[in-house]
Amino acid sequence: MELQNNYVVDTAQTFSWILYTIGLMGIFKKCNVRRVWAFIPFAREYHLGLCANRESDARTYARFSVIGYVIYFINVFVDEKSNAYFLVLIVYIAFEIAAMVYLVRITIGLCEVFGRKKSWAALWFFFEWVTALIFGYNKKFVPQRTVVRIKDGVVVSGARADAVDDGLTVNINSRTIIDLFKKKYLLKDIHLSIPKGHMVLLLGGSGAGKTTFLNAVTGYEKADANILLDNHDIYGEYEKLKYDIGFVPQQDLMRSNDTVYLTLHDAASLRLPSSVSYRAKKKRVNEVLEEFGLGAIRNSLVEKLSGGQRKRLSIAMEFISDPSLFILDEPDSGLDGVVARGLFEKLRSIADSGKIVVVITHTPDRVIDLFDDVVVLAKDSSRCGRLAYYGSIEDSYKFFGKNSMEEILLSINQKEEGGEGLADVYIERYAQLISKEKEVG
Ligand SMILES: Nc1ncnc2c1ncn2[C@@H]1O[C@H](COP(=O)(O)OP(=O)(O)OP(=O)(O)O)[C@@H](O)[C@H]1O
Repeated sequence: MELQNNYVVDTAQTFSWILYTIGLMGIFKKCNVRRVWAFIPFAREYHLGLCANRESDARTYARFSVIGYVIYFINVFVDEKSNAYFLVLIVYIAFEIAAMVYLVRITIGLCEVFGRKKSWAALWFFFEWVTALIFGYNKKFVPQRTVVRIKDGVVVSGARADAVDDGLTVNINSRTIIDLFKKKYLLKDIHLSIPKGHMVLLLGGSGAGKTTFLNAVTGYEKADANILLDNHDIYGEYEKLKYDIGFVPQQDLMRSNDTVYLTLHDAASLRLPSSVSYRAKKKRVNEVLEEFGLGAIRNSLVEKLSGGQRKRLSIAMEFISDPSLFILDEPDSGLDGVVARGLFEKLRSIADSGKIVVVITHTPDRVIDLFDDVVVLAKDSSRCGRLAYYGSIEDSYKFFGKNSMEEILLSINQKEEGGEGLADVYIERYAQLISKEKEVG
């Protein structure tokens, strides 16, 4: 009977160890810690401490528990009836209690990082594996900061962007590919939130990862990321949200022998739900024609349009479904200064109507007064696309100590591209800046 009871206890203990390990793996993934640490005693609690932003508590905890176990092990060889046995036992219990106090501190830190009440720490104490599974796998449990790791000499901020109710929240941990059996990072550690009504410039040299970033944001090529639009998960609710994102590619996708009206009409059929009536679709097409100044040329063939008119039509096609996020890849390519300015003024008015507009352009300085913010992407020393800056245009000049976007671009471009090769410097400076802001916040 006793043997059977022991068996039940052992099995229950093994199960709870396995479930706790699985829970820790989920937490480590969320916090940018290697999941393998979840299997290693002591080291796993230390890494849990890193997730909890309590590194020194974690170190003390690990030391006390190791000493405690060593003492326990020594006691196995001591005669149970001797005074020495009781003395060593008391020392062991003292270390265990001290370790426990630090473990409680770590779990309180974890509650803070995950934005939960401290009472959750009590749950950790009594129902360890259940709580670990909740923190690790419940999507509502999101850490407000992830663990800073130093790789390839360039600091990772790990500072998650807070979700904005009205706007776009981007938390990209990484975007990787397998190249010759080796994992290659295309993007890493990009965290930002863009409120509605903002027009944002996406700046970066050739190969910095602008297109990869936009593909990750729109869900076209998924990354290890959490992307929220008005607090809805773009990856999780892609089918529902895909028409809420308008993407205008550099190359216009339209048939040259269709009329402007037909082109928009086809776009309406594709982009509006089938529940929208024919009359309502027609009405929407006419509204958009007027909105983009295309009414007078509604019967012209696409091939006869000027560069500026084609681009307006291209944008109008995306505008049909009234998306709240508008992304444009070099909309001004090939357009002269006056026409380009007119186009950007239109984009500004779209942003002013409560949308988010994100634009890549290689000639930003001529229209920079129309933008609110800039996202600067740069290739770090391991050739991975990193965030070198995100913030207002005014503050970006101060941050880089430059007077124009062209100068900023030159400072982060590599020397062989004719730049100053300072990408790593600014990536680190920005990572430290936002980590500090997060701590103060
Ligand atoms: N699917 C992929 N497989 C392999 N490498 C890729 C893939 N997608 C992007 N890359 C690489 O990632 C890097 C960034 O590419 P990306 O097209 O995002 O840069 P970009 O900033 O848009 O450049 P440009 O301004 O020149 O268009 C490049 O080195 C590119 O070769």
